[in-house]
Amino acid sequence: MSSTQATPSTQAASGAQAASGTQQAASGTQTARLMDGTGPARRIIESAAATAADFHRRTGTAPCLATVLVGEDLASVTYVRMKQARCAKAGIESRHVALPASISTGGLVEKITELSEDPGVHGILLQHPVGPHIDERAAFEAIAPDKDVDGVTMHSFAAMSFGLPGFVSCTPGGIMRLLAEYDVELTGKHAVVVGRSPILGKPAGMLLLERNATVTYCHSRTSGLSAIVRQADVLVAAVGRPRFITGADIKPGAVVIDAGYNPGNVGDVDFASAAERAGLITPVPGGVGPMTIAVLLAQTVEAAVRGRDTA
Ligand SMILES: Nc1nc(=O)c2c([nH]1)NC[C@@H]1CN(c3ccc(C(=O)N[C@@H](CCC(=O)O)C(=O)O)cc3)C=[N+]21
Repeated sequence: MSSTQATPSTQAASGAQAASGTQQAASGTQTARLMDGTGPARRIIESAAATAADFHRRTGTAPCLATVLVGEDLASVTYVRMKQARCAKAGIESRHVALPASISTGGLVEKITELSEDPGVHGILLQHPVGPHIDERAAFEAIAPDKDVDGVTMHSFAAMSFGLPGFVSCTPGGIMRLLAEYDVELTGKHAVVVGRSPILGKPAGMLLLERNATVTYCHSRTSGLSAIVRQADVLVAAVGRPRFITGADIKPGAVVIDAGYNPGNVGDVDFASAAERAGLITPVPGGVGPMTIAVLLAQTVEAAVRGRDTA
């Protein structure tokens, strides 16, 4: 997709840029520059692959990610397969654990605890969601912090929130790397996060706060949502509702991050209308998604290296 205007990303989130965005929006053209995630993701994965190869040479084994899937939800099966395929290409071994949808919380915790104690496993990913009868938090907490390459444990969340070293949630981590890639200034900016899920919206807001953004969380029960979204210099859409946010609610020149993954590769942002007002916008597919997987792979390799070096 081509953009009609090459807005320097450093200016995209500034108020000074807003006026020209408004004018071009009126003509019905896309003014936003595209924030491509595929190129940066490829570079992150190449770097992880080089480190994985080095690890393999030194230790005789590849970094290993255990993927845990409960049930056979088609979308989840597809995502997990995609992650495994990327791992294979990067020289990361994956060990798949498929569990029946009927498994109990206790059974799942037991399985994850085994993986946490298995020295051959460096990272663990429990695919979300796990089904309503399972206590997902309890299952996540069975992941050893040093194997939490998906950044889903309380330990990781706290480290993330305090700006301490540790593993970040993959999608929020991918968003931050994408913002850095496009030189988006965050200090003093109003970042609005729509969505507050434990591994997406909530940690995304904490990471933005760490970078000195002024963060507002919105969610399904927020009243006057549009008025708040319209104030966003940086908008992170993570509600899981297809095309929930439209151009009418985008502040001209804003940086729009679509972290939605709805069936059919549809994001939470109505791309066509939002791109008429945004300064920078992520596409779906090809934006946040590839960055999520890249961060997962990079953190898996990091876990392997760290485990080895501290053994
Ligand atoms: N514990 C856990 N961690 C997760 O990180 C996690 C999860 N559970 N559950 C499901 C969501 C979803 N998710 C995506 C990752 C990559 C793409 C992605 O790469 N999408 C491609 C398109 C996909 C395609 O080509 O079919 C893209 O946006 O370009 C999408 C969605 C991770 N999730």
